Formats: sequence, structure tokens, C-alpha cells
Amino acid sequence: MKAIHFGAGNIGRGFIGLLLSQSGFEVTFVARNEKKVQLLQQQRRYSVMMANEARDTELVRNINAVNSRNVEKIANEIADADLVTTAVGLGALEHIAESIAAGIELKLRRDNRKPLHIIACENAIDGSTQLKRRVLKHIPEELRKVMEESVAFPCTAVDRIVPAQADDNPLRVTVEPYFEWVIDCSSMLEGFPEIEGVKYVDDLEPYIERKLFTVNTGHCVAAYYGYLEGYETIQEVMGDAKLRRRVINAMKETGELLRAKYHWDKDKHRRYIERMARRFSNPGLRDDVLRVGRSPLRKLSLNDRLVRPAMQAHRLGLGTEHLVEAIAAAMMFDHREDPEAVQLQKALLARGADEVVTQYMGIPQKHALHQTITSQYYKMKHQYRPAIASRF
Ligand SMILES: NC(=O)C1=CN([C@@H]2O[C@H](COP(=O)(O)OP(=O)(O)OC[C@H]3O[C@@H](n4cnc5c(N)ncnc54)[C@H](O)[C@@H]3O)[C@@H](O)[C@H]2O)C=CC1
Ligand SMILES: O=P(O)(O)OC[C@H]1O[C@](O)(CO)[C@@H](O)[C@@H]1O
Repeated sequence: MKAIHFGAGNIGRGFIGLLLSQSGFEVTFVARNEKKVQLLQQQRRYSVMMANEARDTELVRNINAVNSRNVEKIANEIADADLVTTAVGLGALEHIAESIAAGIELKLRRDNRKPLHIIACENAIDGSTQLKRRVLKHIPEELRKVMEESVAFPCTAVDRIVPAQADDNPLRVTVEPYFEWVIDCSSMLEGFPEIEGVKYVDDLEPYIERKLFTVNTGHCVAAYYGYLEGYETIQEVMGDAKLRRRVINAMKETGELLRAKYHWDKDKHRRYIERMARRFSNPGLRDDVLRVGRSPLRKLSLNDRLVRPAMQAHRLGLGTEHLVEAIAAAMMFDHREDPEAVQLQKALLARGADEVVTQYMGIPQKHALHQTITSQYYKMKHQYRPAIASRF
């Protein structure tokens, strides 16, 4: 069984590569960094350490690597693969689409009808569908129909916290022990070799929304308030009782929405929220506020972890107070080295919150949340202005 994985970063090595290798796949990483490519090619293995007391360590074997610029080699690898996975960041999907399309085209021209599954393991709703849309642009018209018979793009929800690594060994990666990987099997082709540890479901929406609106919402709320209060790590933020309460309140708010939509048991979901909060606090990890808050424009977009639950909750007449405050806090994220934070701050400066809420969050001006978010932002800006002004 052969898998090609795009992105030899934290989640690529610490989660996807690990589970695929444990399931018997030969994994070839497609990576941008030539040094990393060479190391992976030389060592053909790396280790994944658990952030638990025992520091349990797993060895990932049977791996190889190819440089992302070598489109011909990538296409050859994909042409006879069973699986392609990605963890490159949502914004980078467009950069890998052409290589994936080249592989699919080669496979079809060789008349290889073995099923190929392509799964975008990014933090997003419908990540694989978004990738498919980009890949299709590079597939010749005459192959598109036949492609559907042997190539599928099932969507997924991937959950494991893998912070930025500070390790002398550039391949080793430390991860939390917890993980959840759910794949939508309703769009899968027959004969797919199963990945150990993956849950296959017919309806992904409850799983992806539970993950995105709890883990990712809660985590970014911790990051944005933590940033405003001058904390460096999520662990520090969770140690501040006032901020921890804000994080939990946001997750409770999305929890009310999720329970209304999916009729979940109240106690069970409360325990899930508590478990997520414990994960954020894991003392065995150091997770930077800047990593978890990265790319604020993506995180503030209509279908992501803040605005989507707020819009849905509002539609159902449920509370949105904590989400609105978190959205305003996200708008204050002005880290100079984050290109999206810079773009956001420039837009706020040039055009004001009104337009930013419409343009980047996709909330129409006449929507009630538009007004609430805008006023909350100006209120918060007033409150935190001295700290922010010294940063940006
Ligand atoms: N780190 C985490 O805990 C989790 C991350 N994710 C998602 O996984 C994705 C990756 O996140 P991380 O691993 O944290 O980021 P990362 O920055 O550690 O890894 C991304 C990797 O993709 C590579 N990359 C970017 N463009 C590429 C291209 N064109 N070709 C080949 N490689 C390319 C980068 O060089 C980097 O090594 C994101 O979408 C994130 O939302 C999902 C769940 C957990
Ligand atoms: O990877 P993103 O979408 O920028 O957001 C960071 C998020 O990814 C995770 O690492 C895992 O889902 C969370 O820790 C965090 O909420």
C-alpha cells in the first residue's frame, strides 16, 4: 500500500505519517525544504514522542521523500498510489493542486483503475472538496468523467495538537497522546485499504463541526485573549482563571449550538469540553499563542471556527455573546510577522471595522451580528489600545 503525503510539518509527521506507517503504508512525503527532503531520504525513519509522563515514543519507518518542485517524480509516485493526503495549510492547497492533477492524469493515461483516495487533512469544512475543485482545473476535460470512477476526495476531521517543535533533531516530533481522525466514507470507493485508528462515518458534519467549533474555537479564543494579555503560551493562558473561563464560555456557547443541531446529551458534551480544556493545558507541551492564533483572516472567514458557529447560533436564536467577544479579540491580533494579521490591521486602519466585517467575514451589513461585532471591536480597541499601539 502506497501513500503520498504533502507537507512534512508538524501534523504531517506527528499524526498522518505516523498512522499511515502504522497501518502498513509506505509513505512518501512531499516537502518544500530540500534539507528535510534529504534527511528523510537518508534516514528513512523518524520518531514521534508522546507528551505524557512516560514520554512514549513511536518509530515511523518505511518512509521516503520528494521535493515539491519535482512535479514529474511526484506525478509518477501518485500514478500508482492508493492514497494521497495533505497537511500543508488550507491556503497552500492551490500550490499542490497541479502536481496532484499531473499524477491523476498519468494514472488515467496508463489505464490504472485502482482506487485512489485523496484526503486533505486541513482544519476546514470540506477541505478535500476544496482541494478537488482546485485539482479539477488542471485535469483535461476529456478525463474528468473517467476520473470519478477511480479517484475520490473524501472529507475528513483531524484532531491532534502538534505545536511548533523545538528539537535538535529536525525530524523528531512531540505530540499530545490524544487523537481523533474521522473520514467520510460515503464518498469512498470500494477496496480502500483501511487506516488503523481512523473512524469511518457516513455523515461527517457532526464530527467536523464538533471538532472545529470546540477544539479550534476554544483554542483560538485562548490564543487571541492570551495575545491581548501578553501571554506567550496557551498553557499560560489556561493557567489564568479569568481567561480559562472565557475559553470555556466560548466552547459552552458553541456547545449549545451543537446540541441544538445534533441533539447530543448535555453531560456528555460538557465532559468533551472539559477534556478539550485539559488538552490545551497539557504541561508536556509548549504551544505558542502565535501559532494557535496564526492566519486570523482565515480563522475569521465565514465558514471557519468563529463566524460560522456565531451565524448559526444567531439563526437559531441562541446566545452569541462569547463568540462575538472572541471575534473582536481576533480582530485585535496584530502580530507583525503574520502576513494575515498585517493585512487585517491595514484593512482596519484604511477602511474600518464595518467593511472588514463585511468583506473578510462575509457578514452583510444589515445582519444583526454585523453591528454587534463592530461595536464590540471598538469597545475592545479602546480597552487594549495602549498595548496594541506599542506592538503595531
Ligand atoms: N498542528 C496541529 O496541531 C494541527 C494542524 N492541522 C492542520 O494541518 C495543516 C498543517 O498544519 P501544521 O502541520 O501545524 O503546519 P506546519 O507549518 O508545521 O506544516 C505545514 C507543512 O506544509 C509544508 N508545505 C507548505 N506548502 C507546501 C507545498 N506547496 N508543498 C509541500 N509542502 C508544503 C510546509 O513547508 C510545512 O512543512 C494545517 O491545515 C492545520 O490547520 C490540523 C490539526 C492539527
Ligand atoms: O492550524 P490552524 O487552523 O491554524 O489552527 C491551529 C489549530 O490547529 C490545532 O493545532 C489542531 O487542530 C489546534 O491546536 C489549533 O486550534
